[in-house]
Amino acid sequence: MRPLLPTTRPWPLFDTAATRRIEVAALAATPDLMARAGHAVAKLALALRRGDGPVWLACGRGNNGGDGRIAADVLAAHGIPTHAALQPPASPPSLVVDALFGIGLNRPLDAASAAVIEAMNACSAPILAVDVPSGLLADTGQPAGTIAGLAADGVAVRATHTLSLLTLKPGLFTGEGRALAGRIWFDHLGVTPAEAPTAWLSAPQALPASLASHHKGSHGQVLVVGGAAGMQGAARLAARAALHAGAGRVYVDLLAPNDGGPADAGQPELMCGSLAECPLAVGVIGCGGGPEIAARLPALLSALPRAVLDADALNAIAASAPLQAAVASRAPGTTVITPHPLEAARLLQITVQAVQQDRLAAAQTLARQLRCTVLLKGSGSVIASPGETPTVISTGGPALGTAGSGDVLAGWLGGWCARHAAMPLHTLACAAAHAHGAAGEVNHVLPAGELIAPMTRLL
Ligand SMILES: NC(=O)C1=CN([C@@H]2O[C@H](COP(=O)(O)OP(=O)(O)OC[C@H]3O[C@@H](n4cnc5c(N)ncnc54)[C@H](OP(=O)(O)O)[C@@H]3O)[C@@H](O)[C@H]2O)[C@@H](O)CC1
Ligand SMILES: Nc1ncnc2c1ncn2[C@@H]1O[C@H](COP(=O)(O)OP(=O)(O)O)[C@@H](O)[C@H]1O
Repeated sequence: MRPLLPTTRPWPLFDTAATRRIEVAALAATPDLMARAGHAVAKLALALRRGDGPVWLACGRGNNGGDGRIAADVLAAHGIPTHAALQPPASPPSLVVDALFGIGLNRPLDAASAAVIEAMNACSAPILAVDVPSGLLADTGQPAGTIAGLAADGVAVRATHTLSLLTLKPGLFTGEGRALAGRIWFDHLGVTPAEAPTAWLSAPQALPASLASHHKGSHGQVLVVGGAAGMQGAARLAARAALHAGAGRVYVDLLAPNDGGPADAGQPELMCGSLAECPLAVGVIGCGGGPEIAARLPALLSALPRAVLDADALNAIAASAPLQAAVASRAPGTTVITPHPLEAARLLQITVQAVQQDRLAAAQTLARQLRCTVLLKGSGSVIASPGETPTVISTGGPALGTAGSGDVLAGWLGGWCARHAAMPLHTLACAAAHAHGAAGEVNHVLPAGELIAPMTRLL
């Protein structure tokens, strides 16, 4: 068994309802599924155990607990001291196996369950979660919360490892799930699902290489419109990213007065331009745009063949029904919006908490409403397009949490849309978000401009 990430292939993700259907179908042919699950847990537990203490298996009353109890028997048969109970053992455990709740968690936690979870988190031993960290909702990647009146809300097991069984669940890869699941392992228990996945987990995507005869005209144009007073840096970061992603020509239309100065003194390849000069460019619109971008949007949305809408363009669209109609009436497959959760909340007119409660649903709703591709950013970015199975991005980390990293993503995506004009926006958005996340998986501070070089190396 190997950890699932980083992955070189996309993985199908199945929500709870789909997993239950798969389980029912599989049980007819494979009645010993739970035994397989328990043995898989025991095998990984043996590898993860640290020291000679007992393995503490906290087993709930459902099938997740059943997996844990079988694992306890297997470990005991191997001579490993085990403690299968809801209270911690008397001596420090060598490993905690969290088998309290899996996909059956269906309501906020009561005080007794929350206490068991807190006791597991208080152990210094590694924690192996069976299927899903207890307290985490498998479909959404959000904690189920606790019943009213309990002080600790959002309590969930902070696993060092999670062994996902039968299927991979979306909630392990987005929202809080990425932080709570630790290193993810997968055992399909010998079952190949027959049904379509709920979502895909992203992998690196090779894009077509240029032909020897290609020239700058073949590589397309990008027009970056943004950079109001004090925020020109955002537009320049996007433009630099578009250039390094391989666009043949990149123009910048700064909204702040530039007095005939260069588009970007530090990047002489970038040119000043406007919609009038490059009406066939891919637009990257809104980075550092301020409120001024609103007045530009009607012309840009009606003219540009492909557009990436970010930041203040999204705030302007959220505040204007005519602009929403203008986005929705663009030709299918020509528009990507790249909201972070707050921008998505404004567009959906809900709270940011409601967006985060179900990121897949939020992205799909926005895609339907605005009839465009949505790249909902954040930990486990989600890409949704009308008629497409959504994708959850498997890369990324907190080093990306710095001003300007979203501008780099928007610009990079614009650059790829220009260079790979024949490719669907959904595919390009997944590929760009995956590459951006991979470049951001570092353990040091990463100013946004410094993301561009590693993204280039990943090409
Ligand atoms: N069957 C098989 O062959 C296979 C099964 N597999 C394994 O089964 C797992 C799914 O098992 P599951 O459906 O029994 O659900 P599970 O997560 O154990 O919890 C259900 C229990 O929790 C309770 N409960 C829920 N919320 C609660 C709360 N807030 N506070 C308190 N209680 C709460 C709920 O109560 P009830 O709603 O019935 O009142 C019920 O008693 C899956 O994740 C995987 O590990 C796989 O290995 C594949 C093979
Ligand atoms: N913890 C994290 N894990 C994965 N990706 C992250 C994380 N924090 C931030 N990001 C990514 O960083 C980028 C931030 O974009 P955004 O919020 O628009 O910033 P800005 O507007 O300052 O450029 C997004 O691509 C987001 O997905």
